[in-house]
Amino acid sequence: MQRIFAKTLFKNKVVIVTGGGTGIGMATAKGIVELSGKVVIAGRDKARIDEGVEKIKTHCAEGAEVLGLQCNIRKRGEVSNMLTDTIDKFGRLDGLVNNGGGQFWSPAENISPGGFHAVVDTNLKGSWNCMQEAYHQYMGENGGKIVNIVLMSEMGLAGMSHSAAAREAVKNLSITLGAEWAGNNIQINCVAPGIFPSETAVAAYGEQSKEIFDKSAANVPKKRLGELYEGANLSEGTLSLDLIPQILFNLTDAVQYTTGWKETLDSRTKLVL
Ligand SMILES: CCC/C=C/C(=O)SCCNC(=O)CCNC(=O)[C@H](O)C(C)(C)COP(=O)([O-])OP(=O)([O-])OC[C@H]1O[C@@H](n2cnc3c(N)ncnc32)[C@H](O)[C@@H]1OP(=O)([O-])[O-]
Ligand SMILES: NC(=O)C1=CN([C@@H]2O[C@H](COP(=O)(O)OP(=O)(O)OC[C@H]3O[C@@H](n4cnc5c(N)ncnc54)[C@H](OP(=O)(O)O)[C@@H]3O)[C@@H](O)[C@H]2O)C=CC1
Repeated sequence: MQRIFAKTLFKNKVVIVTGGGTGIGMATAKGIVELSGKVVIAGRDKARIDEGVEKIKTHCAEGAEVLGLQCNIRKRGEVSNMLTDTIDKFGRLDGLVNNGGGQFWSPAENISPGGFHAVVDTNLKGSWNCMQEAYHQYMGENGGKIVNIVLMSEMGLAGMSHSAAAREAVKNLSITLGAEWAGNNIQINCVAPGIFPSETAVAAYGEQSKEIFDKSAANVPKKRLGELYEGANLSEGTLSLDLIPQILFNLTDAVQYTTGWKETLDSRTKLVL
């Protein structure tokens, strides 16, 4: 795939991608390794993570440095271990992509108390756990870049009330932490993918995926859904997940980001698809 970035963009950089064993996280992790970075992928399912490590190593150039870690981002102890193991292995941490997450589709009135809690716990507290632990174990002293993967839910999202609430909270948290930690040279951004029917995402929704994915294309300005490995051919107006590596290392500092956040996020989300 043609890339607009220098092959060495991430040389000597270490990035954690939660949920990096599948879908968008895997595409992001591959992008980072293809640009010479070292990547840690983490998720709950060890088999998925092991398979993900193999896929990245097979896909990328020989010598790709990938570490797979089992971690449930909802559990603070496991998040703490993920950070410790990363720093033990690579000696540094330059970036964190909070991609691990998700939800189920349901009318609000049918969501059980446990279901609401599970989604908020995963997406909001999971991202918080990773960010605060990254701050304490490395970034507070050394700086770093954080990208939170969210949803296009500014206007609410019918069928995903739990997740929309959690993701909007993540966006707000990103602004606050971006401001609080700007002096520590930490930059925090959010990326809301459009609609990407990754294999695992489609599987997660089962029968409902027809409604969620197949019928959505008609409502997208370009009349199609996102493809994980699209080229980042800016001249043709197409942006891809290369956006995530780009944002990790090339964007403005946190203060500019927080003041210009709304416009920046809106223009990006519209461009993604
Ligand atoms: C525009 C769209 C584009 C967006 C696309 C994407 O994001 S694609 C990304 C797609 N990828 C993903 O989304 C992957 C990640 N997603 C997940 O792992 C799950 O959706 C999770 C976040 C709920 C965690 O699940 P878990 O099993 O680890 O959680 P747990 O065991 O701790 O608590 C379970 C509680 O949740 C309830 N419950 C669970 N499922 C359902 C359901 N289908 N129905 C109803 N309820 C459900 C269950 O009943 C229980 O509540 P109770 O009975 O105790 O009151
Ligand atoms: N696909 C789409 O259209 C869109 C996706 N998104 C978001 O992008 C992210 C990636 O989605 P996508 O790749 O499509 O779907 P996937 O289902 O492939 O990705 C979800 C990933 O998150 C991991 N994960 C889930 N819960 C946890 C947890 N508690 N701890 C650690 N890891 C966890 C999963 O691994 P494991 O199960 O092994 O833990 C999996 O690798 C998600 O946050 C999703 O909600 C946002 C907008 C649109």
